[in-house]
Amino acid sequence: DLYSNENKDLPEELTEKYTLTRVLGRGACGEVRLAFAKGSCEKFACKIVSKKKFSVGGNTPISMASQVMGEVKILKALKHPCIIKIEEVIDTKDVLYIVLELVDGGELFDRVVSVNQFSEPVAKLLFYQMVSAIKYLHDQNITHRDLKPENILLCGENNETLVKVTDFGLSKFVDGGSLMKTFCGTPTYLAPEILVTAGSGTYTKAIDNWSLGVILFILLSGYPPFSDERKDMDLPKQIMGGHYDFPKKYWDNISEQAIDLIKKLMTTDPKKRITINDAIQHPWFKDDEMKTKANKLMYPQADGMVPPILVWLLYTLLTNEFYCSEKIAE
Ligand SMILES: COc1ccc(CNC(=O)c2ccc3nccnc3c2)cc1
Repeated sequence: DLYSNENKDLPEELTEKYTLTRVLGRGACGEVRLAFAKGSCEKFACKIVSKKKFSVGGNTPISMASQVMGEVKILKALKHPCIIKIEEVIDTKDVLYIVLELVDGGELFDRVVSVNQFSEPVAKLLFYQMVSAIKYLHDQNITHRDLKPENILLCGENNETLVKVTDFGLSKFVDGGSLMKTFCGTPTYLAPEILVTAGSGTYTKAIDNWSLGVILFILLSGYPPFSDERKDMDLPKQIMGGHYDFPKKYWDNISEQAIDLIKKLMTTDPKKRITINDAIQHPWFKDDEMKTKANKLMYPQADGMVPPILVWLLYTLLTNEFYCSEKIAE
């Protein structure tokens, strides 16, 4: 078939279980292909990550592979409704194949482009799920390091849908330290401290919070806070100096609280930047209607459940009732 030749140079371990077909997305360190499980025909996404051949920072390829597998083991253990599930990982000499649950709605990046910007209630519902996912990662002492709309997936075609964060934690292990990856893309979402220290700074969780701020800015306005179109100042300088603003033309009907949260996330000094725990407590999220919707999306099985106390009460009443009627009959 069309793909058989491409499936030829894939490892037997993979092709005996999956048929890989079209490309779904391309990242800096590989591509994502649509995969069908043989037999069940269940759909998956297979991320194909090429490992750098040379060893960086003294870790020989072997140790890198074991590091990668160690990292993957941690990621496989993660369990959160807004964090993508890893089905399995097939590690070969040069390439890593990560079989992931397939997310039908595609990337947030494409959705933002198509809707231009989200209404504030929709942006809040989507962003609250992202913050919940990153809080879960940070609580496990995992830093995502590469948060951007391309790594945020949407489960449904409508905008009020479940969000899945993907592509976390791996970057620092697969391409031999994310330094190269960090400086090969446009730094749109990159925290200033990474640019200020030219990458020699310590990667802390705070870098994720900065990236979340940039994402929220884009969700609400439809355009990025920093851009290389500016003539007077180049992109790194705009980021390091925190030179962004909220022109009335785009921000006039956005709430003060949303803008306040963006400012707290996009604080250039990482020590002064809001933490994820404080972000999830921010007044902008004090919105029961949004929280109810978010919880229904994240924990659908909880919805419509009869509270256990009621089940017990019903059971007791029924068994007593039955018991009594038997006694009366006697
Ligand atoms: C034919 O079935 C399909 C249905 C929906 C889509 C849209 N999804 C995607 O394009 C997509 C992209 C990257 C991903 N990364 C990890 C997990 N899932 C992903 C899904 C792609 C294929």
